[in-house]
Amino acid sequence: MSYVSDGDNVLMLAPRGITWLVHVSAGSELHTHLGIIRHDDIIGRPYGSAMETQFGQKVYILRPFLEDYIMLGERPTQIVYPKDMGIIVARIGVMPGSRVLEVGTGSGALTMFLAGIVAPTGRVHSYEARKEFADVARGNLARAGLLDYVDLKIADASVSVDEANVDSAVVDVGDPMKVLRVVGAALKPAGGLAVVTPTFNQTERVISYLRSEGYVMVDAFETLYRRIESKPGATRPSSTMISHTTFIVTARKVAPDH
Ligand SMILES: C[S@@+](CC[C@H](N)C(=O)[O-])C[C@H]1O[C@@H](n2cnc3c(N)ncnc32)[C@H](O)[C@@H]1O
Repeated sequence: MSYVSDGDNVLMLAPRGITWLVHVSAGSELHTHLGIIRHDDIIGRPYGSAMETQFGQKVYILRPFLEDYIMLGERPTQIVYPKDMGIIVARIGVMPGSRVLEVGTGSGALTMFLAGIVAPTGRVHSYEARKEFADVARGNLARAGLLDYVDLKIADASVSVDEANVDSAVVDVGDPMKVLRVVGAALKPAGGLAVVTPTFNQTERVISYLRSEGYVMVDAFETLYRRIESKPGATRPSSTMISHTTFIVTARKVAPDH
């Protein structure tokens, strides 16, 4: 069993699935619609245990997972959703120790997921053109304890990137066609590429480009995440869902002249 220490990040789970990501700091208070929770009352409790709020509501003390940091982080930009992250990583072969080039850090949501996989020996080299978004991403990564595995650069990657021979690359920018040549040049032969393309038009342009450049295993798809509502004798899919988040194009680079 492990216990909450001063300085830990904890995930508080309240009734109806409401969650709070809390940085525990002695002397602080969490103000919620269920009443005040004193951080001093959280410190020393075992992870997985429950406590009561001021108004007698049960709240569980859990460890935050990567998905919690991603969904509860600051999000000034559109982000890649967890439902899309897993397939991206699987398709482009990201592993512990990988060197990954990411263009379009945005809020750093996908960066967090990538960093969590490449750590501790790999690196995510992530480019963001706008400082205000890079600052948010840095904060999100620091909170998740993943900043050490990310080389965050404020630069326009359509001009150039510093890296060469990266193992994998991910592009999530407004117009991917502007950066694909630079990204492709930095990717090692046989490396995996994923391009996040929210519209059909962009998807078509990206596929045509990748085919014309000789990439292989060019594939485009979307993922659908449909929740199941379970009641005895009446278990069925939820009537609401986040349907379209993005399309994803994946491919592998081959060596020149092959
Ligand atoms: C949709 S957001 C990326 C979101 C990110 N994947 C996430 O999960 O949080 C796109 C970002 O790409 C950045 N961007 C657009 N063009 C760029 C370029 N040429 N170089 C670097 N960043 C660029 C934008 O400023 C924006 O923050």
